[in-house]
This record gives sequence, structure tokens and C-alpha cells, in this order.
Amino acid sequence: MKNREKTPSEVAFNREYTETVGEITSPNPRIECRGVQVHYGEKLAISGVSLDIGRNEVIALIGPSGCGKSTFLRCLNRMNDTIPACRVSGEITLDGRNIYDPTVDVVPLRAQVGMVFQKPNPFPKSIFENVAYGPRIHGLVASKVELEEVVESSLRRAGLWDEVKDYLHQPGTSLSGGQQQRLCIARTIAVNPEVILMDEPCSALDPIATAKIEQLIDELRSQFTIAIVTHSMQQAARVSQRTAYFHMGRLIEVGETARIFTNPHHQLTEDYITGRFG
Ligand SMILES: Nc1ncnc2c1ncn2[C@@H]1O[C@H](COP(=O)(O)OP(=O)(O)OP(=O)(O)O)[C@@H](O)[C@H]1O
Repeated sequence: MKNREKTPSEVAFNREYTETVGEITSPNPRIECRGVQVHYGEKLAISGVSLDIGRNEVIALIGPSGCGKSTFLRCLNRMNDTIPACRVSGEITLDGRNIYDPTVDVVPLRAQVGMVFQKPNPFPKSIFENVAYGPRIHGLVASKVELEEVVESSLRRAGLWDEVKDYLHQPGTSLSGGQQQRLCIARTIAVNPEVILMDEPCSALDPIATAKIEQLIDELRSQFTIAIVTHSMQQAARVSQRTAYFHMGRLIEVGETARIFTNPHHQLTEDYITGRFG
């Protein structure tokens, strides 16, 4: 049977898929990934991903559904360890330390590299307890007063304090979706992370709640390194300094966000951002 003719995108993909276009390194890296590969059972989900994530930067991970953005994000705090069929290879370091070293304890790692999920997922506890839980179990506070201070400052930094300060003992689930997501961000911040991973954090939120989270992301950048998976190119353009474009498990292109959206160098990136697929 005669093969159908390949589309220009497929030709470009086959020719260049092994090499990422753009600058994968960062002058001030917090996370360094080299040759990261992930299998789910026999299935190869991502392959050959090498990328630095710099201190105090927001990097957006974009690409068509199923290209491996979430899989890559979950590698950065070993969340994939919780999926039995999942195998990760390659190297990922946080401040120079290999996070896949067998001596690494994943509990403190996941506090250092915190995660905010697509759907707000407060614990079935009070607003106060949602934020207090982490510092308490990680032994970060010595007294009740100190714990109250951490809860207040985390809620302030998440832009939620003024809205909840009189209702701290109400259930976290009584808040609106946008407030719940800021509560989850406060919970993440409360354990002093270095990096915050966000997997489509606004996809369940309305435009006003989304705008608040985006503003918050911009403010948090001064203290944290943030990697965000998003399906919204407008959101990537608004919140990130660098953008990484994934396609079929490969990191195709990475670069300064403004450049990626105005002058993509790879045909596949251009096809995606101009809406030709995805
Ligand atoms: N738990 C899992 N078990 C088996 N395969 C998985 C699992 N999670 C993801 N995959 C597969 O790995 C590939 C990458 O999926 P992933 O969710 O990382 O992509 P994505 O780019 O984040 O997609 P989306 O934008 O739709 O969320 C897909 O083919 C997906 O079916």
C-alpha cells in the first residue's frame, strides 16, 4: 500500500524532533533536566527532554493534548512515583542535587517542589487547618503563635487573607472555586517551597478568578520558581517569561515567551500558536 504524503508538520517533526530549538539552559538554574524519558508500561510518553528552569522565572509548558506536559511537570517533584506503571529515566536536579537519587525522601521533596492541581482540592478541614497542616507535619513551627503567623502570612501571600480572616474555622470547601484555588496556593506556600508546579490551575475557574490567580503568579515569582501547564496561550503570554512547546512527547522549542509567540522558529510551534492544530 502506498504511504500517504506527509504533511509539512510531520516532515518537520521527523527531521528535527530529536533536537530542541532554542535555549534549553538558564543562567541561573534551579532545576536542570537532561534526557528525561517517561514510560507508562510499554508506552513512551516523553523522550529526550532537556530543560533548565531558572530562579524566579515562570515557565509555561504548552502543547496539544497528550503531548506530555503534565507528565513532564509531575517528574519535577516525583509525583509520577505514585503511578505504578510509570518509569522515569534521565537526570533531574534541584539546586544541583539529583532528585531521583535513592536517598532522596519524597515527602520533603514535595514540600520543596509544591504542586497546585487543575481542580482546587482543599482538605475536608477548616481554612486554617488547610494551611496549618503542612507546617505542622513538616515540623516547621515551634508554637501555636508561630503556626498562626505562618497561616496568616501564607494566606496574605496568596491574596486571600482579607476575604477569609473572619472565617478561618469554616470549611475550606465552603469557599468559591477561585478562593479554594488560592487556599491551595496558600497551603503550598506555607511549607516554604522553592518551586511551585501548577497543572492548569485556572481551567476550572471563571475569568475573574483566573485574573486573580494570574496576578498572584506574577507576585509569587519574586520568591519562587514556577512551572505552569496551560492550554491558554493568552495565559502563557500573560504570566510567563519563558515558554516550552511540547509535541508528541518531545520538547520542540523553548525560548523567551514574547519571542515564541511572535517569532517561533520551529514549524510545529508556529502551527500550534497560529491554531493550525491542537
Ligand atoms: N497514568 C497514566 N497511565 C498511562 N498513560 C498515561 C498516564 N498519564 C498520561 N498518560 C499518557 O501519556 C501521554 C502524555 O499525557 P499527559 O497527560 O502528560 O499529556 P498532556 O500534554 O498533559 O495532556 P493534556 O493537555 O490533555 O492534559 C498521553 O499519551 C497519555 O495518554
